[in-house]
Amino acid sequence: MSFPHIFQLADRGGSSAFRAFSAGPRSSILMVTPSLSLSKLIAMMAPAVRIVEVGPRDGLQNIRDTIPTSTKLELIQRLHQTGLQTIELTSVVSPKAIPQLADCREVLSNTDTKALLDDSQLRLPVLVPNVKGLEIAKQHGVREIAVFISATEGFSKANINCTVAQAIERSTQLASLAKASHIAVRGYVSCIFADPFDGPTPLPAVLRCVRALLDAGCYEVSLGDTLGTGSPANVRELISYLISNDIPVDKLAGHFHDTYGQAVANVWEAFNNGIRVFDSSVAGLGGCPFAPGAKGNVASEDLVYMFHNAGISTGVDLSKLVETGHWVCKKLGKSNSSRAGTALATKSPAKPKASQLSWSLLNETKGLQLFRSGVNLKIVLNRPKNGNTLTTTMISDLTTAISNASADSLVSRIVITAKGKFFCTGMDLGKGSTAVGEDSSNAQFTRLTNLFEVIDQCPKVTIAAVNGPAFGGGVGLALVCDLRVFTQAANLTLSEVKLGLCPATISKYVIRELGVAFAREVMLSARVITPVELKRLGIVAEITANEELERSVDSLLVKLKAASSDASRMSKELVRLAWAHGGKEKQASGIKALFGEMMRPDADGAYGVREFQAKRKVDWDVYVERKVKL
Ligand SMILES: CC(C)(COP(=O)([O-])OP(=O)([O-])OC[C@H]1O[C@@H](n2cnc3c(N)ncnc32)[C@H](O)[C@@H]1OP(=O)([O-])[O-])[C@@H](O)C(=O)NCCC(=O)NCCSC(=O)C[C@@](C)(O)CC(=O)[O-]
Repeated sequence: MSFPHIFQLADRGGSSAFRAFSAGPRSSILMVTPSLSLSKLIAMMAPAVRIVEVGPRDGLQNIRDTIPTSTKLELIQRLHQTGLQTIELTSVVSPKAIPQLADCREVLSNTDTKALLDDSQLRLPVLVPNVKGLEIAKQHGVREIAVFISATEGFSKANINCTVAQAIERSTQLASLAKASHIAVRGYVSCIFADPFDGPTPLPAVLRCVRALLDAGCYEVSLGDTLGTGSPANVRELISYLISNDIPVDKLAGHFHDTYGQAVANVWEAFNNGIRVFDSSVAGLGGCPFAPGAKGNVASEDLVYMFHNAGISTGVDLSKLVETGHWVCKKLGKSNSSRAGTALATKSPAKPKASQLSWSLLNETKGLQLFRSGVNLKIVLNRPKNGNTLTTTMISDLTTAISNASADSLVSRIVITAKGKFFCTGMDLGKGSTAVGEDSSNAQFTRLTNLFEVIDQCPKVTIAAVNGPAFGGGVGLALVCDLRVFTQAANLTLSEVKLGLCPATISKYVIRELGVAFAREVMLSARVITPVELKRLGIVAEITANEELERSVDSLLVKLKAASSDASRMSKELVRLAWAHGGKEKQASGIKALFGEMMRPDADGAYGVREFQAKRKVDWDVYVERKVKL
């Protein structure tokens, strides 16, 4: 293991200092400046502990009620959004053996799952029991599989109907086939402390399995206390035994169940004995069919809470994880087995929190509402019954609102959002609309071109807060803005070709934002582009829960107070110059002019640099309001 990962408060000559030492067995001690707060330090560090989230597989496989595939897919996405980098997606097993995971192919072929599978930063193992499972995993682009054996004969027979020796042989064959296809292999050894049929597990039985899996090419072996009978003394004894028998501790992971309430203590003990990878499941989902009443896996929330409190980073956002645990329990109709999750959810309920900004209604027209909060303007498309389609009146009102705001020195940012199920379903195609037909073609072209141009040329920061699906011109509206926040329900469809039309006026912005090849693909296929895809491409700044959009946009607006409105305008201009005149004289002269502008003694830069030197933070919203009033 590398480099300083763990921080402890140490008393040094009466003052508090942070002691940092390596996560690995070869500990080294570093002193870290006491002026940094512990939480800042943790946030800055690469995770010291890797959490392998097994909820979507181990957690769900023992639940009797049918779980809709959509719930599993959303669970995976939510877990990913917490920052978890390793998530066991599913298991490619016989539907007869594990009916709950019979939809594994659907899970793996889903577009959003595929987007995750394509991300080389993530580890997304899929459990496979045999060659057929491996083939299916391969067909779906899986880059990592997990193989499993039991340390004990009784459980091996009952679980996979073979002896331990046969299971080792099977796993070795699977690992060799997987590695030949450049697929990574993780190993599980179950029943490390006890077997429901055979009783306590002898230490050499575990050693035999761990060694066999490592010899087979597993990059890591997870030690599974399947029944949850072990306690810290057993953990210490087993790890010491394995290490003394030449098993490298950095090849081991811990997988503890909570039947006897020992799981968190076991993880801590394993950590103190050198293990840095732990399997867990959100809300403590899971169980063991051979241990009636057995609790599930140790809850991910409990681990993250424990590690973060000890100053050990996991890379996971605890509050998002707690929300996910709360959400999945509600979906499954189960109580939450995470103690930290339950406590934290009670402290800050998952219900939408109040917006941080207070907005007052400025104006209302037939299809638009205008709100204001300080230097922020919010434009709400308000024809939800018609999918917020762009009628002639709406286009005209929207163009006017943006033009006015562009000229208003008291406006720094403009949010465009909508009411109802859809963000905007594009050009008005309704009966009696003037959209299609030769006579109106020129007028409609001019209207649409003006609208998008006015937004694109707007000197203020524009933010699309996309509340739901957008089609055609609605996609243009989202993509012409500077920044985008999407709900999980939002998506984009360039549906024009289905109607015999093409995304003409919006193409300028669609292609600029999406890139040529991707834009072509989505224009020609008219398929739904999911928020996860857009986030991965850097097109969406944030994806929020559906009910959290307003709050997230408010938070973003508050964060943007740290950016000068004038400097933002100049930055937008730099991007525009690069896009329109990259490498040409116009770009070079534009950059020169902007440089001169930012260095003027009356420019925001002069004030910002002075405040920086005085070690004061600037609230640029206050600055704008003060400057305009002067
Ligand atoms: C959105 C779904 C999937 C909802 O499908 P749904 O959930 O089944 O609901 P719905 O179809 O009942 O829609 C709800 C209401 O919204 C209306 N509606 C919805 N969209 C429009 C529209 N564009 N124009 C006029 N009305 C629209 C729709 O007619 C209906 O009104 P109701 O019948 O209840 O009175 C479906 O209605 C649909 O497929 N709509 C068409 C979406 C579309 O393809 N938009 C692209 C328009 S072309 C365009 O924008 C061209 C442009 C601007 O890109 C050209 C350029 O760039 O230059």
